[in-house]
Amino acid sequence: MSDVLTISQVNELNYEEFIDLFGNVVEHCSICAAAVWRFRPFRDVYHLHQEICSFVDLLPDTGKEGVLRLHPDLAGRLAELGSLTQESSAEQKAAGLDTMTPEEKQLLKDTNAKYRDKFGFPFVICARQNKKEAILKGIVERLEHSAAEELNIGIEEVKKICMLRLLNIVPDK
Ligand SMILES: NC(=O)N[C@H]1NC(=O)NC1=O
Repeated sequence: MSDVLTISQVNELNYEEFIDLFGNVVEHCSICAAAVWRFRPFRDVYHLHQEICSFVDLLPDTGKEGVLRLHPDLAGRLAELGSLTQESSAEQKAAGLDTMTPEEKQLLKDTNAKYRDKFGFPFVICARQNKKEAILKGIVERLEHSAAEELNIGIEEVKKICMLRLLNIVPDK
């Protein structure tokens, strides 16, 4: 089977195939794909996205924090070790995070650590919609927010990341 599917092909997948394909549209949260399986047939890729978003929105705050915690730091330890998921690695490259100067890298590392200390979960942003400059500016600004605001913003970013990952698998022709 090709990596790119139509929504009709998606609707014909069995559960295992569905999880294989969509298990990481929310980073390390295959429960999101497992949860929306019951809503087939999907009208289109946006319907599939909407069901995933509704599932995430219904999670208690502890669950939402968990979703954020399963995301790797941008340009963090996992990136240095080459241990990112394929999706995350491509997204971080798209933002130019693999071409940061040593100073930019250190700034992002320090700010990521401050962010995690303050909120108890990592800074999450849709890297494909932001270049490294916007990410560095964004994290400094978002450090000023409350934990409740950051939980909401982080989850909205997870939904954007999810939409782009879904469109990679089911392009909107
Ligand atoms: N921390 C963080 O934002 N990570 C993510 N962002 C993104 O676009 N892909 C990720 O893995």
